[in-house]
Amino acid sequence: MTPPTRHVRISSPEPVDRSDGHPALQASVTNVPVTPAAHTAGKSAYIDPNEEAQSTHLPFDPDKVTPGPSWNPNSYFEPRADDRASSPTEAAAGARSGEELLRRLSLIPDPTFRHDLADVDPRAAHPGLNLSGRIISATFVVPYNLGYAPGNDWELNGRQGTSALFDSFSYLASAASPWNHTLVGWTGEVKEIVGARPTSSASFSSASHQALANKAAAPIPVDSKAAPEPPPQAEGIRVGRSDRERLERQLERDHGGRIVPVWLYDEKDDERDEVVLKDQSRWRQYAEHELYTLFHYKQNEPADGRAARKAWADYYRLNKMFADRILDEYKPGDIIIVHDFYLLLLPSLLRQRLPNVYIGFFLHVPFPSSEFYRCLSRRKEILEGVLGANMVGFQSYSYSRHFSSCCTRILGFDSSSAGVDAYGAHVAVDVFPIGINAASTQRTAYGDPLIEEKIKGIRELYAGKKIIVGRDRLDSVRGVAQKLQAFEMFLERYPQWHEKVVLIQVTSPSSVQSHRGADDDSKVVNKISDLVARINGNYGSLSFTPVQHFPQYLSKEEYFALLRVADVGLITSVRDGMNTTSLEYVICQKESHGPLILSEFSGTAGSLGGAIHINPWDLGGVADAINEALVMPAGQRQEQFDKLYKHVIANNVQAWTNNFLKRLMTNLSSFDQSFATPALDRAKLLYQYRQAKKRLFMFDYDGTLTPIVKDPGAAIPSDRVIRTLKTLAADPANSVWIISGRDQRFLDDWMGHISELGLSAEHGSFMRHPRSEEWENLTEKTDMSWQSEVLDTFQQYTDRTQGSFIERKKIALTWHYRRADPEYGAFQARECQKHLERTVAKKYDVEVMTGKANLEVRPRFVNKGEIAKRLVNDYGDGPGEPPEFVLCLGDDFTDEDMFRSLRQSKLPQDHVYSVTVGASSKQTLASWHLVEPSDVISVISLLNGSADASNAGAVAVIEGSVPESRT
Ligand SMILES: O=P(O)(O)OC[C@H]1O[C@H](O[C@H]2O[C@H](CO)[C@@H](O)[C@H](O)[C@H]2O)[C@H](O)[C@@H](O)[C@@H]1O
Repeated sequence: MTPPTRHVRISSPEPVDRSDGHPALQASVTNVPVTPAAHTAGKSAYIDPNEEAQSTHLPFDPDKVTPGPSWNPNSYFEPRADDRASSPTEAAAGARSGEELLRRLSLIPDPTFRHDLADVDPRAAHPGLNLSGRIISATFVVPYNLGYAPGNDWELNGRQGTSALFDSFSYLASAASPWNHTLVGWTGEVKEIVGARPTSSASFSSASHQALANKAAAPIPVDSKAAPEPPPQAEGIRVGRSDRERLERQLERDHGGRIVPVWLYDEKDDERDEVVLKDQSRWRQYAEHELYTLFHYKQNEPADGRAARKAWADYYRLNKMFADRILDEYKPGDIIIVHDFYLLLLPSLLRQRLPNVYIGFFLHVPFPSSEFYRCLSRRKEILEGVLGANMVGFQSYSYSRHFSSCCTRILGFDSSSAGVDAYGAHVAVDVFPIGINAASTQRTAYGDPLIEEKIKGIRELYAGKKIIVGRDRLDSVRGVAQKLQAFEMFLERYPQWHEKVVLIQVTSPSSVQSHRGADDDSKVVNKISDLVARINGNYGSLSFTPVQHFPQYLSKEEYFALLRVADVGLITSVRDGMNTTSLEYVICQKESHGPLILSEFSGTAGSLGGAIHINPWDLGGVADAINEALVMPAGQRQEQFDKLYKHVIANNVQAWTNNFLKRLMTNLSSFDQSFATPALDRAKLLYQYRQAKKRLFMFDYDGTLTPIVKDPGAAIPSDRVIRTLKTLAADPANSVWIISGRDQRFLDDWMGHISELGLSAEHGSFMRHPRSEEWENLTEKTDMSWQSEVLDTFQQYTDRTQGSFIERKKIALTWHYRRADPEYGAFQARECQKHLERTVAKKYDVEVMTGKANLEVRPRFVNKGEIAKRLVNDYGDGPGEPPEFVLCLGDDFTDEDMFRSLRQSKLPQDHVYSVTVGASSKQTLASWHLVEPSDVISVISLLNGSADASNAGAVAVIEGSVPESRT
């Protein structure tokens, strides 16, 4: 069977599906379906900074890949020939391949589809995934530091850090990968090369550059390692179109894959067609100062609100400019993968403009627990930004768990370990610990005579001594201070190792360059220097220094020599996403099998079971682990090493890349289609409504006509709801009923004045017929002695669950936990339900029901399904005649009884509209879905004849022609 199409109402300046689900319109609007997270419709304002104030392991053999030119200095992947150009023919081929991709995944909608739960078999629909096509990766910066001299070729020097990610891009761009890859990234801080001379043919972009004009070209290399940032020039660096285009050609010409630079500029001189770069570091400010800090469990001092507002505006603008650039590149069917904390708003910004796009997001750094995350002032906007993706990936399970929990606690969305239900769609959440390019590391570490020479030198220098190696970035979260303190304790506890062990610690500049504050860095430096001096003073001698500290970058040769010569690798980070050094250490220990001591707070710890795990805050424990590593018997070293090595080889960056893509595609196909409930076809509904002479409406109240709110007493109907219901009920052909769990008093108070309305209270315990003021009690003769037992149990759980309370109605009793901690509340509700089912429900004929953050008990024989059955029988054209049109809407578990009863009725099913309110991924017996209560009101308005923007498509279809097959 063919899966359904999904429809999402999105207000967007780009072409969107405005068919309202009608196939006649759909065909002409778009040929691709709406994907799960197509939901941030009309939400652009929420992240507008100006408003207030972001496995299929494809066959791979590392030893068989030939080294080839590529932009990652470590990469050995051969670039694809076809990545270098993009002619119109190629563009057309790209579009075709996008469409083919959808077809292979069975994602192209079939207009003849009939939704029927019983027929859904995801395996039949998606027999296999064939992974190939076009990928656009968005990453903060391109893999180069750029040196600029107007009119000259740009200087491109490999950028330090994030090597695993750059390796993943190299792989995607290489001939070894089946994908066609484009990388989109900021240029990074462009450094102007003073004294460079342009080529005579070059055109110049600013008056300040004219002086250089007639001299011979001689690009001056940029030293990426040294170079303190020059202060921003007041007039800025001006980059003209010809130079911008030259960079794009260079990036495309010189390197594997396509790299498309994003120009983040302070001003644009349209007359000269120049971008002006002034304060280039501003683009890092919000991400590095706010997000990086908080995600690593550090807190900034409260600061000037205006500065924070400006930083946020820059962050939004950065993400927006990425979205614009990606839109220039995008072709239908492309997959977009967004990387890391600089681009957290990008998924939603893209989704607003490309409702059908496939987006995967991967966070390379840790994600904090909700207790910490909620300190972020823009906590909602950031989560909403990421939830524009179809799948969100994390380095470790705990980070994914924190994310889902934040979505529940902060945004109120339902979540599970599999993902988050947001805006009527399912966003998958998954775990992908990234790997390194193991083959390339191995080749580099073992294939260079210079490294052998360095190894010899180090061995001679430390002859007869054990070497412990540490290499970390200069950042307090790397735990270098803890490492030194633990080493000191080790020397104190194990005097037998005096003068026999040396710790070589290399501390290189942080990859997060700016804005954590110079103070922070200098504090870390001072602390490290003090500790080194103290240890060397206490335990060193004239001929021996126990800690060798190198606060600098090492050359590649020195680095690999150190990792190979080490007896123990020591990593004590207090928090990191993943730790490349630990993985590289494993590769470098292929011959000597040195143990690895690894902090349990590193994202890598969960994957490296063969390491000795330590808590860096437990200095004594780390000291003991150092001793344990040094005295470990050869057999055990070998055994642990084998585990580590096997893992690092198998879970390399290529496998990571393929696995991420495979899971993205699998999630897209399963969540998007197999179990999806289609969006209500408004055109069809309107058509059937107009045809029918006798119509029945059954509306649930909470969550259907009004949004769910924290306080039940506050969920009152708006004027619009009242007016809309009144108009609908005024039509003599319509019988309109509210079928609710609410009690009579609530329904009387808020809707009792609409005399044409029928009301059913407490899940069917009471009924008030239209134009009557009398309530019929359907439970009159029922034994109510169960109530006191239920009340006792509810009271016990209320006492134990802060924020919970009991709602007493005449018959039904409800225990609410919406104001309690969501996880604890849900846990207590499960416990309470089990208890009641074992006790009261065994003695009496009552049902214990789970609602939205509540638990309810009522007599089993009254339920909404029974009421629905009764009303269908009562409201036909004549005795025994069914109504010609039924619309039934509800949002929670108790409403499924109505949907079931309609399915079981003898009514012609195409005249029955059972509609659940919520995500299309929700398990339901309804045949259609609407996302939220405002959609329900909009649909009723459509039937009342006052169409709003989201109904325009349906009206157009009905007032034009409707294909016979649909009527
Ligand atoms: O059948 P319904 O009309 O959907 O009523 C079901 C229950 O709704 C109310 O509780 C729910 O809505 C509240 C207001 O949004 C919310 O605070 C609460 O968490 C929800 O469970 C009502 O209080 C119950 O009596 C109804 O049975």
